[in-house]
Amino acid sequence: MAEPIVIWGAGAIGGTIGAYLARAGHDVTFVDVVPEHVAAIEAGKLTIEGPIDSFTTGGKAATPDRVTGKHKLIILAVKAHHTEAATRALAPYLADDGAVVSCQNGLNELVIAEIVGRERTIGSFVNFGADYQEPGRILYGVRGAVVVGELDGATTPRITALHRQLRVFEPDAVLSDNVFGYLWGKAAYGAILKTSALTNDSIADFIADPARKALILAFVREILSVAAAEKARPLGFDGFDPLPFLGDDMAAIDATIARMVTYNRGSAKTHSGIWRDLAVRKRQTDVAAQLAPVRAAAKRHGVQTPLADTLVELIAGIEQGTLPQSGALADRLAAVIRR
Ligand SMILES: NC(=O)C1=CN([C@@H]2O[C@H](COP(=O)(O)OP(=O)(O)OC[C@H]3O[C@@H](n4cnc5c(N)ncnc54)[C@H](OP(=O)(O)O)[C@@H]3O)[C@@H](O)[C@H]2O)C=CC1
Ligand SMILES: CC(C)(CO)C(=O)C(=O)O
Repeated sequence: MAEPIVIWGAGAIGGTIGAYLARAGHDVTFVDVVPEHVAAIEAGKLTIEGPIDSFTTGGKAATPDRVTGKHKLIILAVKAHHTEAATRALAPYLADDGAVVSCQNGLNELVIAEIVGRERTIGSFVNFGADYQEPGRILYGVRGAVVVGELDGATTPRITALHRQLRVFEPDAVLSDNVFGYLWGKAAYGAILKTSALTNDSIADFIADPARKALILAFVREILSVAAAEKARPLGFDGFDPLPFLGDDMAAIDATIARMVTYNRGSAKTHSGIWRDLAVRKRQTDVAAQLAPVRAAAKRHGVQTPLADTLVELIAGIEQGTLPQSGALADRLAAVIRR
């Protein structure tokens, strides 16, 4: 019998994974701070829509103040700037032999492990695309990589069981002994996604624009230089391959760029979650929080991150309403390369 699962943060990512598990009859409890969304799930009105699937399900759901009991498996799917608060809130409900699984962007596992302990933290990497539309409605825009792994790469009974369970959602889910490799890979690819959010271009259009190539190259390389200093082994997924960016083979770089464009053109989620927070939801993004552990690692190793540093400033300007999202902001970021 599969382990009961708590989904903490039941938006685009948590809501989609949880909906598949609930539909398959797994014991799922959805926890979210949005009361209307929680009410919709409890009422059996959680709808997944879009090109991949279309169904409505529901299940047990609660706001964090209504959670009870001790739980062995909690999937955390909040944005990175909410990781610390959410982990502190869930900690009293995590069983002594339980674990938190971070289905997030960023190196959130490091923050979670600080709070609940490394042995109660499981690594995960997700790259499928989804958008929370309104309470009870989630767009599942594109299938993408789903990976789980113990932080030390071990093959344990709990990770094998979790992998089996996640394949209910994504049949191609991977069990990896290098989950941090995927997370560093996503940090490098994520630099492109974050930069695209300075503009109003779709992800695919941004990556395909020859005028953006130098910036993409420099930013991916900047993140990979921090990964190298950390002795991480970044991995690729969904068209993105970090390896060519480490060399000068332009044909190989162009080939991975072309594959990224093709992958993103096939997505009904045309823009990044960060773009959506800025342009649609008009709220703070998790750009600074996602880049915080990367910049901290860089500092420890004496590696310069001028692009990450400037990107954080530019995104803060958009958040505060002092800078408009525009191609000119990406040009401003690119000017850093020439300094
Ligand atoms: N969406 C996507 O396609 C992808 C997202 N990711 C990553 O997945 C993670 C989740 O993103 P996503 O699902 O898009 O985000 P969403 O905003 O759609 O969902 C997160 C949900 O968690 C809620 N929440 C915030 N704080 C808490 C808390 N303390 N306790 C419980 N719930 C809380 C949010 O409420 P509120 O909105 O009020 O803050 C929201 O409903 C992020 O790290 C993101 O970068 C990774 C790959 C793809
Ligand atoms: C674009 C996507 C879905 C990755 O493909 C993403 O990670 C995001 O929106 O933050």
